[in-house]
Amino acid sequence: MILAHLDVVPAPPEGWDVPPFSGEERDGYIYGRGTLDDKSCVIGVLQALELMLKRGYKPKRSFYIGLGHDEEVSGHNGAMKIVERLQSRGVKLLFVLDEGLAVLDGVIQGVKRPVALIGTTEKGSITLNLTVNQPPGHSSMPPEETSIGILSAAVSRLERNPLPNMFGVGPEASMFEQLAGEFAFPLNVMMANLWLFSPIISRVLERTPSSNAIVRTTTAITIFNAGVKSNVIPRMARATVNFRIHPGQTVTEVLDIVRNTISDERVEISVLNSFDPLPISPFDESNFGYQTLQRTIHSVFSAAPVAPGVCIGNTDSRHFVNLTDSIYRFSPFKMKSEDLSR
Ligand SMILES: CCCCCCCC/C=C\CCCCCCCC(=O)N[C@@H](CCC(N)=O)C(=O)O
Repeated sequence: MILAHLDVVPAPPEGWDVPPFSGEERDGYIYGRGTLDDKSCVIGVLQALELMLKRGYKPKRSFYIGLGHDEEVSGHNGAMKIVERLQSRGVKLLFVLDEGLAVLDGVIQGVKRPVALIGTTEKGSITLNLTVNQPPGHSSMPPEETSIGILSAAVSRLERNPLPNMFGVGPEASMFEQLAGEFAFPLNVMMANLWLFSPIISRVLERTPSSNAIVRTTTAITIFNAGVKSNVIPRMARATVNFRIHPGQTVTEVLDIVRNTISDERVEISVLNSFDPLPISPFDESNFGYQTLQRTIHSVFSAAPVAPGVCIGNTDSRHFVNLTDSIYRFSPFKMKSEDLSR
């Protein structure tokens, strides 16, 4: 089954190099809301299908194409309904291919050639609301601590105390082992001997946001709300924090660590949504899905070595775990490090 999604995230007018609805082509890139996530995959799948139909292609087996319309808000009415329908028909899938990792060009420090990473697992996620309620008042006679001050301190503690570096505990180590030959000396020796060098490598990886995201559960403060007027001390302050959970940890473990880090009973913690990291899909030589994908990548991106990786973002494919044990996340385009923020 091949998945992609039609919905996009909001496009506020500021922060764009070109208007978000222009679809303008500039310097080899098409600019527009959702071009990367995930219209390119939708169009790629539909164009391939059209071409194959025109050429009279007869597939050897049945396959499904699933285009969700609400991936960015968890896929409840898109991907989950598709899964329900397939389950009601008793369908089991050989493998699922969804958006995810890509051909990374210069993104992994020390690797010169572009490498194709197939996401064989996906990080978990937990989103929390942190709320502080304190007596409101007039700014002319402030108390020692306010709801905003207490909440800011809690949020700052979370940022200053990241969750532990888990490198070596999770599947990201397989990625570096498989890519060892792509690094120059002495990194190639270090990557091939992680049992000895993982303490050093893990420290290097945590220095950059994209590689830090694969070695630990990350903490991102995404929404902060309090106050309506400059001379009124508000009763309530609220922040939303999103953690992406490393495959070596669970929702429960992360929640325990967060409670200990905040360690202030005035900060009420409520869970908005959560799920554990996804199971690791097989990537051995006998796995049909992984090998098919690897062959196809080789045929399109000639020399790119292929390795399994951890998808740091979440995808609709996570809803398919009861239909197959083989879920792969790969978007067929090249990404350079400057593209990661696009
Ligand atoms: C050693 C360095 C390795 C660095 C690897 C970084 C490579 C980054 C390449 C691609 C990024 C992955 C993006 C995956 C697709 C994410 C789609 C998405 O945004 N999904 C939403 C879903 C939200 C939801 N409610 O389910 C999300 O994750 O927020």
